[in-house]
Formats: sequence, C-alpha cells, structure tokens
Amino acid sequence: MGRRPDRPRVMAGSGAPALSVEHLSKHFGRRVAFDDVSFEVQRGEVFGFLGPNGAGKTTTVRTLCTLLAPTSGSATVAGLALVPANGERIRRRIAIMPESPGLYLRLSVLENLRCFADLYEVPSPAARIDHALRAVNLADRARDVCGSLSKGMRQRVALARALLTEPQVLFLDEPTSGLDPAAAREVHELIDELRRRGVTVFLTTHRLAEAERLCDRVAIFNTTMRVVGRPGDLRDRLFRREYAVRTAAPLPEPGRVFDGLPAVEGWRPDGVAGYVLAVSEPAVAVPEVTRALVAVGADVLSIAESRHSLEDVYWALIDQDKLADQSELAGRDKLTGQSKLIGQNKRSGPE
Ligand SMILES: Nc1ncnc2c1ncn2[C@@H]1O[C@H](COP(=O)(O)OP(=O)(O)OP(=O)(O)O)[C@@H](O)[C@H]1O
Repeated sequence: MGRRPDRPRVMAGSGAPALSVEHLSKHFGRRVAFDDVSFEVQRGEVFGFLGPNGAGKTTTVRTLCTLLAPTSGSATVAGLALVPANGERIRRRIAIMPESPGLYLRLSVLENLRCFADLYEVPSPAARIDHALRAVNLADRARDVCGSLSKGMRQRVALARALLTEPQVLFLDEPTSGLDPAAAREVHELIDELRRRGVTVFLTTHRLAEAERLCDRVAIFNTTMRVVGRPGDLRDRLFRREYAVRTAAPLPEPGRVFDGLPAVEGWRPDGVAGYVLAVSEPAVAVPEVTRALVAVGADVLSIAESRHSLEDVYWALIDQDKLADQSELAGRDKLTGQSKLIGQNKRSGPE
C-alpha cells in the first residue's frame, strides 16, 4: 500500500473548514435517506465517505451540492451557508464528478470540454481546458471521440470537466466504479495530484483499500454517522493491538504459556502452530511472551503485530448495524455497541 504523498501547497486543517455539516437530515416522505449527520472536512483534505448500498451517500452528496434541499439541519459548503439563496454561488465553488461520466459520446474530448466550459461560463476557457487536460494526462487524446475511449479514460475526461471551474471542493462519487485495477490506479494518481494542488476532495467509494490508501480521514456512514477519523485511529479505537506468534510446533498447553502474562489480555489459536495475542503494552508484552515461550522450550519463528485494516473497521460497524436491525436495537447508543466489539476479543482461549 503506497504512502500518501506530502502536500506542498495547502495544509489540511488550515483556515475555515471546506465543509461543515450540523445535524443534517434528508427524508423522502417517510423514507429516511440520512439522519442527523454532523461532520467537518478541512480545506485540502481528502475525505472518504463509506457506507453500504442505500446508506445515503449519494443523497448526502446531492444535498451538499445544492441539488436537493435538506429536510432539517444546517451546513456550510466552501464557506457559504447551504441555503437556497446561496445555491448558485456554492455551485460556482464546487464540482461533482458523478459515478457515470455523462459525456457526449459523439463529440471529441475537446468538444465536450468546450461545451461544458461554455455552460459553466468558465473564464479563459482555452487555458482552463488545456490545464485540465494536462492534469488528467489526456492532452494527447483531446481530439479523440469520447465514444472511442476506454471507461477509465472517460472517467478522466469527467474529472477534467470537474476541474474546469477550479473548484474549492470536488465531490467524487464512486470515481473508480467499474474500472479495472490499472484504470483505478490512474484515478488514484489523479486524486493524489489533486491533494498536492490543495483541492478538498469528498470521495464516496465502496473500495475500502482505496479509501485507506487515499484518504486523510474517513467517515463510515449508514443512514446515520457511525464513526469519523483517520483510518489508523479508527483501528486503534475499535480493536485492541494484536500480535501473531508462530512457533515451529504447536504448543502442548498454550494456556499455561499465555494466561499468566500480565501484558497479555487475551489470546486465541490461529492455525496449527500460531496464536494471536491481544496485548496492552507491546514493549512489555513482546519480551514477556518471548521469555515464556523459550522457558517452555518452544522454537519461536516470529512475533509480529497483526494490523486490522479499514475493511475490518468497516465490517465491524456495519455488522453491528445489521445485528441491531435484526434484534430491533437500532435506536441504542452506538457507543454501547463499540465497547461490546472490543469486549469480544477479551481473554478467550480455545473454544
Ligand atoms: N429521489 C428519491 N426518492 C425517494 N427515495 C430516495 C430518493 N433518492 C434516494 N432515495 C432513498 O434514499 C436512500 C439512500 O439512497 P442513496 O442513493 O443516497 O444511497 P447510497 O448510499 O448512495 O447507495 P449506493 O451505494 O447504492 O449508491 C435509499 O433508501 C433510496 O431508495
């Protein structure tokens, strides 16, 4: 997994937030698309918005982009209050790249961009188009008819179109949906480039590895906000630190080795001669475990931290929601659910 590049131009977190959302809800009649959602996105941040189908992601994006009026709550988008009177000014400061590119397939790339530049009343359109085409590495395909381009290239044209207005906040709705890994990687590189240029990116995606790789912070969302934070912090909040121990042969009595160690809070077997230990302080636990294993004559092959992924965090929260739905506990305090999750890993031993 690649490191996120540094951002030389704009530091995330400087100045007023790019997006500030407070208790925002959108209902369609009796159907709740999203409810009581609050979060902030800092300027220059790449913010991931993750959730299952029907979670309300697209409706949130459409609401923040002024395409739908919220039912209640308030928001500030690119420094402007989200109220009908500001609709046009907000739309001039933001851009949206929807899941399906929506290009004129019989027109060339250049003709498409000219058409949209005209529609958006972009100043100095030729220069902006040239700049946008270079930003998405399509300058040499400008005269190609869009219908002849691959899906990935069409996404890049759609991104060039979104960049024409030099938006302060760019909403990308599933930008890699339907793309093969190579085309998806190109879009990732473009998002990295946007980061370098200081554009705030609000990214909805189902690809959790993509969010982990690209986003400074992520929100996990399922009609209501479940959790917001840096991927690493979310892992640490939801899961205890774990170490995987491998020995050359199975331990005859693993409980006798691990149960008495103060820094080991729990353990479970993992394969034939493997054990996963939940530890409080690795600096104390790892030497303690090593000594205990050597004392019982075990040949230690490795002791390594086993990291939870953003995907683990996502599924832990979404599975909780499913369980809560099933047992009609949807209204219960989410924090209760989180502490239950951490509790699951408590000293367990073999089942
Ligand atoms: N115009 C509408 N009228 C009525 N209900 C709607 C409308 N738009 C969305 N919904 C409902 O709001 C809920 C959230 O839909 P939304 O499209 O925002 O979810 P999503 O998280 O973007 O899903 P997906 O990942 O499948 O695109 C769904 O139950 C959907 O049926």
